[in-house]
Amino acid sequence: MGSQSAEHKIPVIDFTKKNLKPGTDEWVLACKEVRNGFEEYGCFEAVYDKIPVDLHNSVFAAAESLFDLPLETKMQKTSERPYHSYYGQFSVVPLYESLGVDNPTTLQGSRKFTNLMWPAGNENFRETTQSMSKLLVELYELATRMVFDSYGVQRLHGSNMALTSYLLRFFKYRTRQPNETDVGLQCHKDRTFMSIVNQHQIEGLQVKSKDGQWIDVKPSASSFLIIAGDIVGAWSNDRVRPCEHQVIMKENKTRYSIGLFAFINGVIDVPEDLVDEKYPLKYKPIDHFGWLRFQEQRKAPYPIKVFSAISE
Ligand SMILES: O=C(O)CCC(=O)C(=O)O
Ligand SMILES: [Fe+2]
Repeated sequence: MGSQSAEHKIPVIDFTKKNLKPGTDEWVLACKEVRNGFEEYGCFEAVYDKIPVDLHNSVFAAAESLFDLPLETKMQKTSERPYHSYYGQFSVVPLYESLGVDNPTTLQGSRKFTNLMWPAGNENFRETTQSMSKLLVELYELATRMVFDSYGVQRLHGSNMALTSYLLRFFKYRTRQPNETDVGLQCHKDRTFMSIVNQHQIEGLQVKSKDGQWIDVKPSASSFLIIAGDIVGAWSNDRVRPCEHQVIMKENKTRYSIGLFAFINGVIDVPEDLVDEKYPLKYKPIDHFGWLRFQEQRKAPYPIKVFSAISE
């Protein structure tokens, strides 16, 4: 995607290198950069060539056909999982709309969503969604492996993956009318373990630096922003800085993007390796969906820091 601001640069990590295998010098260096990206910016950009440009284009053509469906159809996407339903028609962010596919890497998950949107079926949409999700999950596995490795807890990576479930979210930001805000999506942190975002052609995504500057993330078919959500921040005992980001519609052209959002089905602990004098344990076991449900019930955000705080 490429990113810039006067002083800040989100680390760009080349995942296309042949030698990027655990144990190699390239791997060790990439892990250092990943950790630095997560601790300084809460994100990094992965240059990744395993997702064909044709598939990227098909996914965004599919996104367009999805958002062209009647609002009543799109609003049928509900889920018992918090954070997984149709979102849109908000007065504060009138340009924004989004829809997510639960368990998108599976035939069952991609079919369930597709048949809800197109009762007569839409095999092209289903297949495109599933293929993209599988490749994004491969990238996610690689990126999380690097995060775990960079903290010396690679032994815990497999069990974390086994508890992970995915949501593939499509985003549309329509053009604005005169006098409408250019804020596509307000500044927020993702309530995920980690997320991956890919923008199509039109820029808009911005990341906030530690000193409060906004850094533009440039769209590209071969570059993916790997975002630290609140949960990896807590898991790291506050070493990782969850990424603050927003969408600003500078170009006033319809903008599409996608995100792979990862959630933990169960309770995870801060690894004991990440607790020391400088970083005393700050979290009791973290119940990701418990936290999301709690926020849904109270209809207001509630920091994971408080929800999972160790009682004195
Ligand atoms: O549209 C984008 O580029 C980002 C969307 C986003 O940050 C979110 O939904 O959490
Ligand atoms: Fe986000």
